Amino acid sequence: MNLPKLFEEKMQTLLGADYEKYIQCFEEERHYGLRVNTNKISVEDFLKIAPWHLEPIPWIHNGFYYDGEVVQPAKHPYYFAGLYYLQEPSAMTPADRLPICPGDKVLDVCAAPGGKATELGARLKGEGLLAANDISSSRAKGLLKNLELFGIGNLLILNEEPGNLTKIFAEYFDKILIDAPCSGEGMFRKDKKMIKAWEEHGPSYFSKIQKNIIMQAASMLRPGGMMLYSTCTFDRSENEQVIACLLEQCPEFELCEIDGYDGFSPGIPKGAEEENLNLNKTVRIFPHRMKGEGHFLALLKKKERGFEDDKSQKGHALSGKLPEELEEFLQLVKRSFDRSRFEINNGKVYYMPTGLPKMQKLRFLRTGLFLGEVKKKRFEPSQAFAMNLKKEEYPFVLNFPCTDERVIKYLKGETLDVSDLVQENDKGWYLVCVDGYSLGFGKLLSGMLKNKYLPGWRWQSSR
Ligand SMILES: C[S@@+](CC[C@H](N)C(=O)[O-])C[C@H]1O[C@@H](n2cnc3c(N)ncnc32)[C@H](O)[C@@H]1O
Repeated sequence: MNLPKLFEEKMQTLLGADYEKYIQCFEEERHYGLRVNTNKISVEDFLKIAPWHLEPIPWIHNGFYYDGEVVQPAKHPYYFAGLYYLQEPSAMTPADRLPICPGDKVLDVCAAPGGKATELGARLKGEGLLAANDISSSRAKGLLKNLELFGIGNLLILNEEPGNLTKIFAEYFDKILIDAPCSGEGMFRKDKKMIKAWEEHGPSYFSKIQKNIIMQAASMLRPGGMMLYSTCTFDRSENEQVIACLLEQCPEFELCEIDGYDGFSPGIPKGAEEENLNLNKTVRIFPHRMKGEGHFLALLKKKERGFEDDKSQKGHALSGKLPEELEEFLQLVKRSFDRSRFEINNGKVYYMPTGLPKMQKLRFLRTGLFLGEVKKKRFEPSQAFAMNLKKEEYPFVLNFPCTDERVIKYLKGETLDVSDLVQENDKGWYLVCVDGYSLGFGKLLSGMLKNKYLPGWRWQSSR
């Protein structure tokens, strides 16, 4: 492996006697990880149906290693059912160590493509709010897809420079994740292109951006709230020094212990000032100490300010009657909907999270769960709604075993002959499932299922 000279010298200083072990890692295979979506399936149940050999990732309760040289979990119907996310093992750590409770208002500031946001959303269990932001509009589209695939409905997907969020969301969130853009030194083994990118934009370029983002995020955290900062790089200027900068400018923040694991290394403070900031509570993941590529994590708490009024603006109640065709569909669904949370724009129906402030002038891709569209006297349920529904919540289900060839045909967008599974006169919207987990909708007539799987999500033969 040809590493930049400057990088090698820096790592020698940082790691001292461990440097040789670190360099040897480049001769070893990378590690592939899969994280179970516990919002859809328990780890125990997933292990009963998983068709590949999986090894537990010891510090992540729902994370597993798989042999990426032999199997392709992205090419399996369970992937399309949103049962898991494929993620480098050390990258699973930040969302895992930010303590999320159902009902929290959570912000992921740099969220695309959603590796961490999908876990944060799963932990909310459908309660509270996940606001997932990314500055890049193309990457934010991928983020939307991944969150909808995971079945997460209590959503706000933003595409903003974080500075534009600070006024609207001042001290609004209970938990914030900043998985900052960085020079990516921890990705060199996994992706050689990162070395070239590092030569163009190195640590000093990113350090300024990171200091800005962390200060902006800090202002959106409520007193008593918690914030986790992470990068996938090793340079101190993007890690400990960013945290030192926050602690110096915002004394209301303090570092917290992160749930430990043998392979974790403590942060690396330099000099008396940094020593005094408890930076050894931050965590470093090095590839020569555990089976993960490399990360930095700092968990922070904003101190309480004593008694506080709840300043979050309550959402404005959206009253009024719902269109009949929507009402008819919702009556089939075994779930209690809060009438005040529906919003309809140009026929598109959304089920909104509660307690959102007014968000004029912000660029966003999605607020709430997109339920579907009211079109000329009919309601068409959406792909996102299908992914959010559990099989037990809808009465008309076509549940195929994974081995039925119609599963792949459905994912490819083909019409299905299901006359063996239904009565001749059965008709209407059916939820298509694989082994009990929803994939999408189809419309039944005379034993044939018209395919309503979202065209942009279809199974590509070349995948
Ligand atoms: C490390 S990646 C995030 C990965 C993501 N958290 C995940 O787990 O899938 C950093 C992201 O920050 C975004 N970004 C870059 N500059 C930004 C900024 N100033 N504000 C917000 N996001 C930014 C990039 O578009 C990129 O998607």
